[in-house]
Amino acid sequence: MKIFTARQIRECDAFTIQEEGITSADLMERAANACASWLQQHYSNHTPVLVVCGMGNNGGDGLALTRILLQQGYPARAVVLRHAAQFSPDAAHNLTLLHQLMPENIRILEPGQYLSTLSEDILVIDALFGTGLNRPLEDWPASFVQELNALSNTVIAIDTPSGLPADSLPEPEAAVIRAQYTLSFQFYKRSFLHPEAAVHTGAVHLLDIGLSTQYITATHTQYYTTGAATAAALYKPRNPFGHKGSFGKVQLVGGSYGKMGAIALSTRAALRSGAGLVFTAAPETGNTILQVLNPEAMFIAAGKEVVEKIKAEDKAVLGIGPGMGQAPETGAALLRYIRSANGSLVLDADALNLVAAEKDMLHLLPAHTIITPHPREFERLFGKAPDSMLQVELARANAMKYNICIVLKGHHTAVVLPTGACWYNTTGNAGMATGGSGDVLTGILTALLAQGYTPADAARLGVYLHGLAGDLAAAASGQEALIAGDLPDWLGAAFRSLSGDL
Ligand SMILES: NC(=O)C1=CN([C@@H]2O[C@H](COP(=O)(O)OP(=O)(O)OC[C@H]3O[C@@H](n4cnc5c(N)ncnc54)[C@H](O)[C@@H]3O)[C@@H](O)[C@H]2O)[C@@H](O)CC1
Ligand SMILES: Nc1ncnc2c1ncn2[C@@H]1O[C@H](COP(=O)(O)OP(=O)(O)O)[C@@H](O)[C@H]1O
Ligand SMILES: [K+]
Repeated sequence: MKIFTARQIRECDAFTIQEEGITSADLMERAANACASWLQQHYSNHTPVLVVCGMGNNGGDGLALTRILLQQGYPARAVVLRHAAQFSPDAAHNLTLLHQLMPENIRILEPGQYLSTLSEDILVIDALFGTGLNRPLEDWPASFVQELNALSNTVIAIDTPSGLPADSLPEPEAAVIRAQYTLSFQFYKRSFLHPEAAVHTGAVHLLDIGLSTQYITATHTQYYTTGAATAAALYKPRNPFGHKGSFGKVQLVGGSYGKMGAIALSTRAALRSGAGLVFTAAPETGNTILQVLNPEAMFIAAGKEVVEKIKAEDKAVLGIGPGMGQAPETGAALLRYIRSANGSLVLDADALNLVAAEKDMLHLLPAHTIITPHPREFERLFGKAPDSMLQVELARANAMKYNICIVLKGHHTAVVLPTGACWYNTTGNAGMATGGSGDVLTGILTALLAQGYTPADAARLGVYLHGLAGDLAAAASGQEALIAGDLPDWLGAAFRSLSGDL
């Protein structure tokens, strides 16, 4: 799904209005109805609701919502902050409609006025500012937001938490509503996908308001989310006549004293991701444990106690790094391999730390190599960024510069392609914040490459499946009890969901 900027969302609204021959007030009514339906599904009409409105169109949504909720029997009230000289035309229209219905349920606050104490059972709807915000909040609106944040009431933000920019991240001290839920119209705003904003959005729900598919299809963006539909479109069902030679050869390289488990996890994940043949290349000391853990995989001695040589089996796709350690012999072997490599490749963990120590290696990476750094590994490779969105921008610049795919891991892992396109993943949960989860991802990605997926497709699909396996595992065992070894066991169900078979 495409992610649009605030400006593009405004254009999309305007385009839809023109295309359908409706008024902007009609679209606002649709938006308010979508919010009302969501509320109806989650809160009974005995719930007292206070809708806090601004004077722009976000406030207009709030005023229309108050009217619709009143008509549905909710005890709903609106307060309006007089923060500007005049209302937007649609907000003014909706103020009039609400006034005609229930004038006593509207209160206008003048600058410097605040809400008096609020009973805790009141549901607060934040309709102060939406995507029209053009600078950080200051003065009265800012302190009003801080005051709302100090209350313990549940807050639901309409379209965006007031004060949160759509296309950048707020300063840490900025006045931004902290909501438990955000009902965003049709699209994610890019900021929602970053941890700095998540404390403000709470859980994000996208509400379809029927915006123009023609505009959406025709409008260019470099930012996307990978959800179920994207993943299903990327998935290539297995050829019924295929044999083990048709599904590719995977060779996972890594392991060292005390860290054989990492490469064993990658191996297991590759086996569970459809690879025809899987080899584990590890130090000899790992032979027994690796063979016992994954009897389906073949063992290759890559050195005595550490990885000393990296040599690809015929036509194998390599995934290098999990548990590999950073011994000088290992670094030298990696450099030799990268100099000679020309096919698809995945680099993770210690392979990335070795590259970070010898940055010239970046220039040698074969085109479209997939690297899978977590934010600290990323920093070692490419330097620090002031916030997580600018870190993604740094990833885009480097993916284009080195012609590689960067999988920047996190809650919404960003898959950054050599074109500069960035795909935020939408599966996965905090139960996966446990040692070894990344090693599993390396195995999945390498197996997909070996089966003929392009690096861009393997990265997006693999990250999605990895997160989905995590979500299924967490649904079964809870996030706390989830361990990385559970993830390969849920890959089967994750794959089945791609063909609607779950
Ligand atoms: N355009 C449309 O047709 C639709 C718009 N919708 C709603 O409209 C919203 C956008 O509305 P607007 O563009 O009117 O903008 P907003 O309602 O987000 O905010 C604009 C108002 O805030 C003021 N303002 C902006 N930055 C400020 C700041 N830092 N401090 C104080 N005041 C500030 C502006 O002067 C203006 O009065 C969306 O978020 C969405 O909720 C929806 O109704 C769907 C349809
Ligand atoms: N809070 C979270 N939400 C979603 N995914 C997560 C979360 N925490 C970790 N993950 C995922 O788990 C994996 C962790 O990888 P990594 O940091 O390399 O761990 P390790 O080196 O222990 O394997 C990544 O794919 C990451 O996206
Ligand atoms: K809002």
